[in-house]
Amino acid sequence: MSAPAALQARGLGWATRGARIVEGVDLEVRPGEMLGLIGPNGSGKSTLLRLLAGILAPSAGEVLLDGQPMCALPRRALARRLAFVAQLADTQDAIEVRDAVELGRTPWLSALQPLSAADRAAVDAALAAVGLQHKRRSAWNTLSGGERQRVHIARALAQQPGVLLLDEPTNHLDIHQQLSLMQLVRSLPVTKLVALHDLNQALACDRLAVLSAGQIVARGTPQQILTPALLRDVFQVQATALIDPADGTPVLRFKPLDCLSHEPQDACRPVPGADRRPAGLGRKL
Ligand SMILES: Nc1ncnc2c1ncn2[C@@H]1O[C@H](COP(=O)(O)OP(=O)(O)OP(=O)(O)O)[C@@H](O)[C@H]1O
Repeated sequence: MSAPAALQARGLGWATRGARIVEGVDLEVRPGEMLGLIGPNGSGKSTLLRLLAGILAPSAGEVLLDGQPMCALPRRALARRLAFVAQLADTQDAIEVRDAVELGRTPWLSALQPLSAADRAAVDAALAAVGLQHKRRSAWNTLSGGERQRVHIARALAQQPGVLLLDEPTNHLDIHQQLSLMQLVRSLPVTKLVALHDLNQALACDRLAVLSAGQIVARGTPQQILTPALLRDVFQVQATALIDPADGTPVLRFKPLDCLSHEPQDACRPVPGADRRPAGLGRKL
């Protein structure tokens, strides 16, 4: 018999004031995989992640963690097994970076118990993983948006969870930090569910699930999912896959459909030469 999903949604739904924000979601995150959650603005990605993290109580359906109903797990037991990095999480607390990351150890400590050598090692490793050791004594309010995001991720890593949920983790990061963060997330030996807007980053996930108007409309490998038809229907773009001549990896390029339908228009007209690609390398997905 195959192992249960690390995290599973069954008929999951959430409604508020009569509006169904997430509806009938069936989703499995397999042990060790990196599942990307993609969908347009307002499709319900953050709400679904909050349901799967146990922060929001479902209006319908249930969430299972390693086959066990999440609602039966005490909060502390849940926090030892699952960590969530929210989008735009902020704090007004006067707190230093290292103290913020140490908060990740809370589920592992008993009342008034100081951090052990193992706890401190977990905090050091988490700070090193996001490249912030040199900022460990900096005050939170002196950090840039990207540095704050990395502290949140370090806090989640210090929690040493089996399942990590990340809501648009590359928000605020410069391109180098985006690439190194995604590389870091991919390399973590845990199960990952990551909401992403950048569909080129989504190409690197093991599998993708697509959310549209609160419902999962497709699941599969990036190659199965990121097709011109789906990208047109769900994201209203025309997609073309180009091949990076440096290493042969595919790269997606997009044009908005509303732009195409009104061509030619100055705003949509390509800069001369900018649209050229080496013959034979480009192909529509
Ligand atoms: N507490 C709430 N009360 C009312 N509406 C809400 C609430 N939370 C979310 N919504 C609505 O639910 C929809 C989905 O929001 P959600 O933030 O989950 O989408 P998203 O896919 O993460 O969006 P984005 O990509 O823009 O971050 C939006 O229309 C939002 O306004």
